[in-house]
Amino acid sequence: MTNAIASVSLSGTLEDKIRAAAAAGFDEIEIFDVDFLASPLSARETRTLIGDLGLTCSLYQPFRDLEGMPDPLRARAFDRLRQKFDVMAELGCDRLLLCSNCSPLASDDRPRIVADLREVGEIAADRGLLVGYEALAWATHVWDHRVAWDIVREVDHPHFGLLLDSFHSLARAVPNESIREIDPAKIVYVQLADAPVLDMNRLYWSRHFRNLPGQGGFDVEGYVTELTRIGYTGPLSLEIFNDRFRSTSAALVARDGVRSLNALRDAAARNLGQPTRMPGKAEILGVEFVEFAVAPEDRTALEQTIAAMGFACAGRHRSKQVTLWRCGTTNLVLNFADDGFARAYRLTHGTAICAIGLVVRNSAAAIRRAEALGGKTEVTDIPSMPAIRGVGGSLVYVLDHGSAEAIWASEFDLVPVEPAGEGAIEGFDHLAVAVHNDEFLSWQLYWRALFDVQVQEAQDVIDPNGLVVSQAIQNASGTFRLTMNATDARDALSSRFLSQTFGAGFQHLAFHAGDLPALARAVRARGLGCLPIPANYQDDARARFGLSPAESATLRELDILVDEDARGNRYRQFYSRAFNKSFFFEFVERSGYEGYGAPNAPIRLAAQSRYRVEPLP
Ligand SMILES: O=C(O)c1ccc(O)c(O)c1
Ligand SMILES: [Mg+2]
Repeated sequence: MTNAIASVSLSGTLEDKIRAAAAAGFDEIEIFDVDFLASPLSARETRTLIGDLGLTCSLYQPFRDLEGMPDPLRARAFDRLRQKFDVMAELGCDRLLLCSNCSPLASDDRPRIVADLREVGEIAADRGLLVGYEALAWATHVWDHRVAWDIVREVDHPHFGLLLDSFHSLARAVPNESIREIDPAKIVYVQLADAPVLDMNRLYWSRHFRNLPGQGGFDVEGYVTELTRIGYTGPLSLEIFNDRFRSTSAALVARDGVRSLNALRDAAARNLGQPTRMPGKAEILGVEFVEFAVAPEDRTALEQTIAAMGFACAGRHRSKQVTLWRCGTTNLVLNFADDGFARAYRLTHGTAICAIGLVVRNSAAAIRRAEALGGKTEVTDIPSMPAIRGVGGSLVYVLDHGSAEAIWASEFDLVPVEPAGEGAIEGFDHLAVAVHNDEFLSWQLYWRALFDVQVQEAQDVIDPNGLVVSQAIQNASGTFRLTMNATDARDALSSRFLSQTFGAGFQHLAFHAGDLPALARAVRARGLGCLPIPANYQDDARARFGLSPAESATLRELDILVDEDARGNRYRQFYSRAFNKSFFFEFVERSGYEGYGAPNAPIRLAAQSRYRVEPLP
C-alpha cells in the first residue's frame, strides 16, 4: 500500500506541489490536468523532476465527458483521449482517471456506454495503460459507485477498471458495505477525502469544502476498513479540493496528509484485528494541570487573580522559579523561570498558558504514536512526563495515571493548603484555543489522530466584529474538553488575541463547580472582576427557561448566563474579565449538558468587546 496525493490538493506551481509531496514523504503523486497544462515544464521534464525526488506519477486526471456522447463530440472525445495517452507516455504514468459523464448531452443508453468504454479499454491496451472509471456525485447518469461497478463488469476489459473516491460515495450516502461487492483486482485506484457534513449542491461542496480524512464528518475510516477487508492493497491518494488549502502552505497540507493517511491505515487495521505499526490513539483520562508562563511584571496580578478564584500556593519548585497553586485537586503551575521553554514562550506570547498536563492511559505509547504520526515530541526535565508540541508552540505533557502525586512531591516543596470550602472550583471543564483560520483543520487533525477524542458539530458564533467558527473536541467521558475557534474577521476577539499574543494559543480556561452561584459570590468577595451581562439577556432567559423569580434574581445579580439542551439539562456560566486584555477564565456548572453555551457566546463576545482597546489612530 502506498501513500499518494493529487497535485490539486496542494498550493503553488506544479513544481512546488511535487516538491512538497516528496518532502512530506509521499510515495506517489497524481497529476491534475490543469496543473500540467499551466506548467512550463514539459512532460519529460516533469517526469524527471518527479523521479529525481523519489516519487512516481501514479495517475493522470481527470478525463471528462466521454461515454455516450453524440457525434461529432464522441469522435472529438476519443481524439482527446489519444492525446492524453501520448502525454502520459511521456510522463511515465500508466493510469488515467475517467470521470462519469456530466454533460447534459450524455446518453443513458447502457449498451452505448458500455461499447464506448470497451473501446477506451482497447485503446488503453494498445499502449499498455489502465483506465479507472469514477462515478462523480453530480454526473448526469452514473453518480453511484455501485452503478459504475456494474458498468465496469459489463465492459469486462482488462485495461478498464473502477476508480473509487470516498467523497462521491459518502456525499451520496452510498453504504460503505457496498464495497464488499467489488473485486479488488478491478479497482484501478482509490482517492480519499473527508468533508464537513453540509446540505449543499454536491459539485460546490466537493470543489470547495473537501478536507483531509480526520478533519470532516464522513466515515472515511469505515470506507478504508472495507477496502482493506476486501484485500485492496493499491495506493490511497488524497484528492482534496479545498479553498483554504489552495491559499495555505503546501508543506503543512502535505505533512498533515501523511499523518491523515497513516492514522487511517492504523484505524482500518485495528477495526479488522490486523497488526498495526503504532500504538492506538492515546486515551485521555483527565487534565492534571495547566501551566502559565509568567512575565515578572505580571506576577503579582496573576497571583492575585488566581487567589481570588480560590487557589492557594501549595508549593515551590525545588530548583526552578516555579510555583504550584491548588484548589482541591485542580492544579495551576506558574512558571517565572528566566530561561528555558517558559521564558521563550512568554517572550513571544506574553504571559499566557504555555502547557497543559494530560493524564493518559499510557504515556510512553502516546509519545510513540505522536512520533509515528509526525508529531514533535520533547524529553523534558521530568523523564516520566514527556511532552508533545501543541498549538502555538505550547506543550502537551503526558503523564501516566497515578504518577502525578509522586511527581508533585519529588519536584516541589509542598506546603499544606486549606481544603477548598463551599462553592469552590472542582476541576477543569474545558480549554479554549484561538487559532489562525489556516491552521484550524490542521489542529483538528492533530487532536483526532493522536488522541482518542470525538468532535461535535462546528458552531457559528457571532462576534460583534465578525463570524467565528467554534469546534468542540472532547473525550467520551467528558474529562477532556477543548474548543477551537477561528475566524477570517480581522477585528473579532479571537483575531485580536492572535495578533496581540503573536499567534495561536489558549485563550480561555474554564473550571467547573457544583454550586455556581456560591462560587460566583466567593470569587467576587475576593475581588475577581467579572464580565457584566445585560439585563435584556436576563429578561429573556427568565421567560425562555421558566426561571423562578429567585433564580432569575441570582443570575442577574451574579452575571450568570444559562442554557438548556433538548432534554432539559442545564448549563450555567460566568466569565472573569480578561487578564491584561488577553486570556480570561470561565466558570461553569453542567449536569448532563454536553455543549458549551454556544447560544450565549454572542452575548459574552459583545460584553467583552465593550472593554476592547481601540487601536491607536
Ligand atoms: O470536481 C471534479 O470535476 C473532479 C475531478 C476529478 C475527480 O477525481 C473528482 O473527484 C472530481
Ligand atoms: Mg476524485
